[in-house]
Parts: sequence; structure tokens; C-alpha cells
Amino acid sequence: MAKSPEVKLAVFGRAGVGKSESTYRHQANIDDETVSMEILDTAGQEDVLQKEGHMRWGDGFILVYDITDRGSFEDVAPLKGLLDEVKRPKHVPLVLLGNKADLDHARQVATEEGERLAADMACAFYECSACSDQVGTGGGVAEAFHELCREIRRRRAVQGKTRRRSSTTHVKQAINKMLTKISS
Ligand SMILES: Nc1nc2c(ncn2[C@@H]2O[C@H](COP(=O)(O)OP(=O)(O)OP(=O)(O)O)[C@@H](O)[C@H]2O)c(=O)[nH]1
Repeated sequence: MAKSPEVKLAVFGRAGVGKSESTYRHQANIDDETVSMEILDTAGQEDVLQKEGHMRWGDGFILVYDITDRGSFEDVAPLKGLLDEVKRPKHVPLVLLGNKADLDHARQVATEEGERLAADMACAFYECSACSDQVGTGGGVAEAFHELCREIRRRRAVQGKTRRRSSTTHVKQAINKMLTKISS
């Protein structure tokens, strides 16, 4: 049986935004393929060195804020900045998640602000409620994880093609060199 692809996902965000609640599923069927996710729920309080280590580890990232906590939203851009410093090339697979959408009466961050930030970071955006998403129904949180896995898969496919193309190029160059030597 084919080994299911594995992706390493790290979830970042200020303490209390609901990261733990967001990390309930470890294996999922995405577009008819079973994907194993190793999900790292980072602690909101970790220092820069720990964050950098976790950023180097991950294939894809979920940046979570709490729609009722503006400060947690303001933490997102610096996190993305750190990701850009740590990961080369830049623009890693990323999803922005506005959690606690069930608490609309206490909202401090408008949906449009989340959409705008996601557009700036060139990533997908979801508002959801980790608490009220029912496990197994594929609510907003699950959809965010799935989209991140799809993005990782798309990029792996492109990287695979690039690698194949470049090795073909190397073979062609070697043959050309040999032919040049023979004819000279
Ligand atoms: N109303 C509501 N509460 C939520 C939601 N998600 C999480 N919570 C609550 O928010 C609190 C913090 O959630 P955690 O998942 O522990 O937060 P965290 O981001 O993992 O926090 P750290 O581990 O300290 O970084 C808990 O009391 C959760 O029950 C949500 O979608 N809606």
C-alpha cells in the first residue's frame, strides 16, 4: 500500500487564542488521499529561539488570532516577519485563522481586517470556532488544515518537476561536453 504523505504543521499565535482546540485531527482524507499530519501546537509564551526552531521544523504554518483580542491579531504580522527571516525561500505555505468566531458580540477584529492581512501575506483566510466546530464534520478549522495540506502538496509537485527538469538539464550539459571533447 502506498505510504500516505506526511506533512509537518506548526500552529502559532498568542497564548489563549485557541491553538490547542484547533489541533484535534492528525490524519485526514483530503481529495481522496490520506494525509498524515504531524501537528505542533506551539506555546503562546515561547521565546524567539524556540519559535525559530519550530519554524525551521515545519512544512506549513497556521497563524491563529482570537477575533475578540486585537493584540493577538497584531502579533500575526511580526510572526510572519520572523517566518520570512527563518524560511528560505520566502512565502512558505501558510493559513491565517481568526478563531472564536462564536463570540461575535465581543469581536475586536473585523472580518475584512483578517481578509486584508491574509491578502498581504498571500495566504488563505478562515474565521472559525475551534470550540463549536464538531469533530468529524469538517468545520472551519479542519478546512483550514486541509487547505494548508493542499498548498504543501501543490508546492511539492512543482518542486518535484523543477528538480526533474534540472537533472535532465545536467545530463544534457554532460553529453554536450563529451561531444565537444570528442569533436575537438
Ligand atoms: N468561545 C470560544 N472559546 C474558545 C475557542 N477556542 C478556544 N477557546 C477557549 O479559549 C481558551 C484558550 O484555549 P487554548 O486552546 O488553551 O489556547 P492556546 O492558544 O493553546 O493557549 P496557550 O497554550 O497558552 O498558547 C480555552 O478556555 C478554550 O476553551 C473558540 O473557538 N470559542
